[in-house]
Amino acid sequence: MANVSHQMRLSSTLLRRLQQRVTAVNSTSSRNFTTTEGHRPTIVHKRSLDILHDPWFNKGTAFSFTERDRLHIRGLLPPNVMSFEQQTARFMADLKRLEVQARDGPSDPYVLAKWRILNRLHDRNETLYYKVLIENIEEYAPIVYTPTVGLVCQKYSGLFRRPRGMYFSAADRGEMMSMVYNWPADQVDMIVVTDGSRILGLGDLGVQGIGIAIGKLDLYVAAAGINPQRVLPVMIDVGTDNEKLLKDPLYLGLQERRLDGEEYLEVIDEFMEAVYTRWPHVIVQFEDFQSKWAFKLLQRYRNNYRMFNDDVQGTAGVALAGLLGAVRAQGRPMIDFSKMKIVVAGAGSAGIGVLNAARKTMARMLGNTEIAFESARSQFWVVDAKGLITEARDNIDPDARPFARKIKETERQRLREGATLAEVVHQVKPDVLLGLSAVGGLFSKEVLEALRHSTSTRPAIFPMSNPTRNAECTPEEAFSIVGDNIIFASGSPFKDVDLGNGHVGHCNQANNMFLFPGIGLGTLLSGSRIVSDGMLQAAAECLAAYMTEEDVLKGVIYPSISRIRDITKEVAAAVVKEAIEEDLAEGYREMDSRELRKLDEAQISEFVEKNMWSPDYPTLVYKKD
Ligand SMILES: NC(=O)C1=CN([C@@H]2O[C@H](COP(=O)(O)OP(=O)(O)OC[C@H]3O[C@@H](n4cnc5c(N)ncnc54)[C@H](O)[C@@H]3O)[C@@H](O)[C@H]2O)C=CC1
Ligand SMILES: CC(=O)C(=O)O
Ligand SMILES: [Mg+2]
Repeated sequence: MANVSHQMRLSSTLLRRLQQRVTAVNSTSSRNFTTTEGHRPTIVHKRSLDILHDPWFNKGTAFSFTERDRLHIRGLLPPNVMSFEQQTARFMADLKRLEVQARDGPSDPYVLAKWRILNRLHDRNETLYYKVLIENIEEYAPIVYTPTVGLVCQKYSGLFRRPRGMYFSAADRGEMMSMVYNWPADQVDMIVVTDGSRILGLGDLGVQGIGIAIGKLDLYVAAAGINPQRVLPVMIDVGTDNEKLLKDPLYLGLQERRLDGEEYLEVIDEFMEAVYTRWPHVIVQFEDFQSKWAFKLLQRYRNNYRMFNDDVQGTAGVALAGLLGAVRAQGRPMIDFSKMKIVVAGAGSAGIGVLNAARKTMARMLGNTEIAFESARSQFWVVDAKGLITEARDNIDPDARPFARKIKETERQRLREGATLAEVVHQVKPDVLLGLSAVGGLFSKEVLEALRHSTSTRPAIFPMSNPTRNAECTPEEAFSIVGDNIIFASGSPFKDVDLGNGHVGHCNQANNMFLFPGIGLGTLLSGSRIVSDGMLQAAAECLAAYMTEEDVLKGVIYPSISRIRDITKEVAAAVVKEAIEEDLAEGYREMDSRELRKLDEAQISEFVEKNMWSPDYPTLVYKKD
């Protein structure tokens, strides 16, 4: 009897195993893999992204490092390996969060839901995704870009589903040169890279900052017509100093403190060497690096690589175009820019970038001499977290030092080191108040009331910090307190303000999105080896000249986002032209440097337009491996 029951048990086990085998063999024919019984591994006949994109085999963040190496997916996923339980918890936490948010009010869950739907389309069908984005750019740019992209980055560990872009982490040191070949595309034109240390005005978001690189590249495709198969978002995870993320069991990045000093530089150097070895012509846009590194990395690489820093250089150009627009809007000649009194709140990568560009432009207008450069300095008052920056400050940041007010000047103006923003505005009565502080509401009632005494006939208020909650003031506050006759431009989009009696207070968007896509496209098509100051200046001047006199007099100093593809084309053409003039252009594909030099302005524009990708379905033809 005992033997019989043992035999029965055995046979039922055998039957189950046979059934498994049949299932495996059936699956083999349709799914191109073979499975063997028991604990033996499942054999798959694909690697790299094909594995991650196949819902049958994908384990997402649960792939162990040996599996990642074996399957050529190291670097294609965030570096923290999650257990099955953690993955489940992460999914449930995300679901619960949506429920909680829905009780708080409609706005956040609503925009996140929109982002998710768009993101899913992006995962399924890129061509359709970009068609939708381009045709509805006004509605969807605020979802894939600022402000919603900020919220997405904050919640990325919960929102992450399918991989997009590459992750290079401190744990990948020594491996990057080979990892870079895990990316499936043989050609990459544009990389946007971040280390997540200062995402918009939201601070250190660690690995979750990848969202901003993805959002910026969405604009590269939608606005500049860069082929979506040739863009690569990159996150360099060197740890995080965000205490919350360090303790969060569901965080997807390295849970260790940020690397600093030489160790940090070695990681970034290794990344740069790796990507330029595989794609020698790629353009790398540095995005949302904390100021401490933004300037150093820019100086380190800009003469040897095709790279630029969007926050320092793109923002500078956009702000400069707006400042020139503000002069025009007063009906004054452009030369009067050099007489403008400008108060800047925020002396980080963005603020200092703007100050340097504005000062150089003023100096150029005044004859481009050393005296002109020195005298332009006195047009700026810079206020940071410690108040007005003067030469009396200890340990002054070297990048801010050139803008420190002289002691004698401050005494004359009854100001002092550390004076508050309200005191500075009250005493200076500036033409322009520009915010790149990341402090929402910094332009308080007191500050805006002080601006009512501006000596300008049309004061300009630029709360440029992102996302919306970090804007230094709202347009309603600005128009209602300072007056109807102001020029208003914010970093994130706001709706125009109804001023009554049929009048509208126009809200411009002063965002580097009006420049970086054109700078990237122009650099690509010119084949310039570097992104020169002249190319950046040409881009800014092109944007400054884009609006008609009629628009500008109405307070419209930046284009509407619905025209972003057109302005990007113009900016790119201006960049190409400048690269040719500076003898930097080496050409693009069949348009070599000699051919480029033969083009007139209209032909350059045509050349740019012809090379902009548009979302159309190509005819597909199958060819066996
Ligand atoms: N509209 C646009 O195109 C762009 C906007 N930005 C925004 O600019 C902001 C700043 O960016 P970064 O310069 O890179 O940041 P950062 O962190 O390097 O600099 C912030 C600066 O603000 C100062 N600050 C802090 N509290 C202040 C206060 N109460 N009063 C005056 N100043 C204060 C800090 O001392 C620091 O100098 C962010 O919100 C970012 O989103 C940045 C780039 C482009
Ligand atoms: C717009 C942008 O680059 C920023 O806020 O950092
Ligand atoms: Mg940025």
